[in-house]
Amino acid sequence: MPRALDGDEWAGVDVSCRRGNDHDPSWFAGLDARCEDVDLVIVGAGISGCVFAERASRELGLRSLVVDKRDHIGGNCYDFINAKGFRVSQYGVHLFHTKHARVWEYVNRFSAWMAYEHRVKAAIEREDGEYEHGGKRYRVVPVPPNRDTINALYPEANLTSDEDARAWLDARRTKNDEPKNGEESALTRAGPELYEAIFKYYTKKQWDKYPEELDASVLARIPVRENTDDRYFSDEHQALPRDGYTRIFENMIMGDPNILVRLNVDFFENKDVLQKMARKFVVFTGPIDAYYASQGLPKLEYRSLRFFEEYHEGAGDEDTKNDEPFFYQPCLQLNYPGPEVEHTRIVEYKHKPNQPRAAREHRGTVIFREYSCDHGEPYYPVPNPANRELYEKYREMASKEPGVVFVGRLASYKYFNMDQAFLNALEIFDDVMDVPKEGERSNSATAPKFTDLGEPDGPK
Ligand SMILES: O=c1ccn([C@@H]2O[C@H](COP(=O)(O)OP(=O)(O)O[C@H]3O[C@@H]([C@H](O)CO)[C@H](O)[C@H]3O)[C@@H](O)[C@H]2O)c(=O)[nH]1
Repeated sequence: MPRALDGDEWAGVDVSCRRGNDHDPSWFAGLDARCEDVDLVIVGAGISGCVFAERASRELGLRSLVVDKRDHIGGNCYDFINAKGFRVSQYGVHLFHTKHARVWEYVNRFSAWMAYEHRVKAAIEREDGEYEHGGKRYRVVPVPPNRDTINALYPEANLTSDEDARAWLDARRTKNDEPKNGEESALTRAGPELYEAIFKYYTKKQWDKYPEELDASVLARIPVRENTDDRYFSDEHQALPRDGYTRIFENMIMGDPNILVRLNVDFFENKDVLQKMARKFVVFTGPIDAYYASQGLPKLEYRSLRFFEEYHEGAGDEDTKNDEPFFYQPCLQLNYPGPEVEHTRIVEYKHKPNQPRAAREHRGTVIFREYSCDHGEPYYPVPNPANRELYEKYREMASKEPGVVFVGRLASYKYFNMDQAFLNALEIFDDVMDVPKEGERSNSATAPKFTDLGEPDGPK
């Protein structure tokens, strides 16, 4: 079975030098006297922290101090233009999608957006596969699995209609109205062949757990389709921010006299002073178990990610037929669900249309192999009964914590997508600040159309 890389195997991989943004110099000034006159102290400059700061200022005229231990804003959505001119994400690929009109309207205040539907493929090892990678041959198929996936992997199925696909799947699916775990969730929708080919080992690589050790909701993120829809998401709004994700956060909190930002500030090293600075309360968006580290409870489980970056250039005319730009792989995100390699996926950002023109026309390309591990920055809560039970103990303490509001993926220990993180922060803000609820607001009918776009550029 593949194992997560650790220790010296990561030596030489330096992601810290891959920064590209020039932030306001005052953001690095430390906790000076200007930080004392604030209503909210917000810990974390990601989605939840920036929503709170932005709303507190523009809705209520309140002053916030936003601190982050990292040297940039945007949390795990942070992206930047790298030394070769490609817009890349420091913490892995992010794709915005939402069915929530409120979220769509909100994010459109801070960015122009380009319509973009994410299409993921999976490389499944097959001796007669058409795609060669790392000395192995693969068949490249759509994920989520659909009718085309079944036909490509099992040509004898020869499915020509949605009804054919339904019959093929029905003959294999386990009947189960209430799947109790990820394995049951996948088997009841996909049957054993697709489960083995697409879900079982990818899940083991990503979580270091087999699907049966995870909540059904984890595998239920990926639908199984009888038609040939090959979009990863089916939400109404699917788009890329024209100038990258970091620009959204800059537009939310930069240049607002009510919002002070201080980077390279560790909350826990300055906890007493920061808690005293907040006239109203602290908004904590970090891991909830880190906040209560001294309480003697076991730590919650998280998964982190590691990225191996490679730059590739085409060999010449053979690889760049008709002057077409050179790509390493056929799509932005190519999953490797099998046990034959340790990485879960390879991401090639050049496929994203919000690349600056020079990147789109570049003769080279940059790819990131993604590996999951249990140490490093926490990215994913691990949804299963044991962690849920432990989280409840933390939540109980948090509900009684005076002067602190816990918000976001890590503080709520929830596997939120980006839009869910926005919505959750907006709703908690309304709740704690007693702002009128959605429905009493006037914005839900005004979801904007895509903006008329110029050329994408890099973060300011
Ligand atoms: O080929 C696959 C794919 C997935 N699984 C299993 O499903 C779990 C959830 O997958 P996914 O939702 O793709 O996981 P993740 O959150 O890492 O990535 C998605 O989110 C976007 C983006 O980050 C959102 O903004 C990204 O592009 C998406 O891929 C997975 O953990 C597996 O257990 C599988 O088995 N096989």
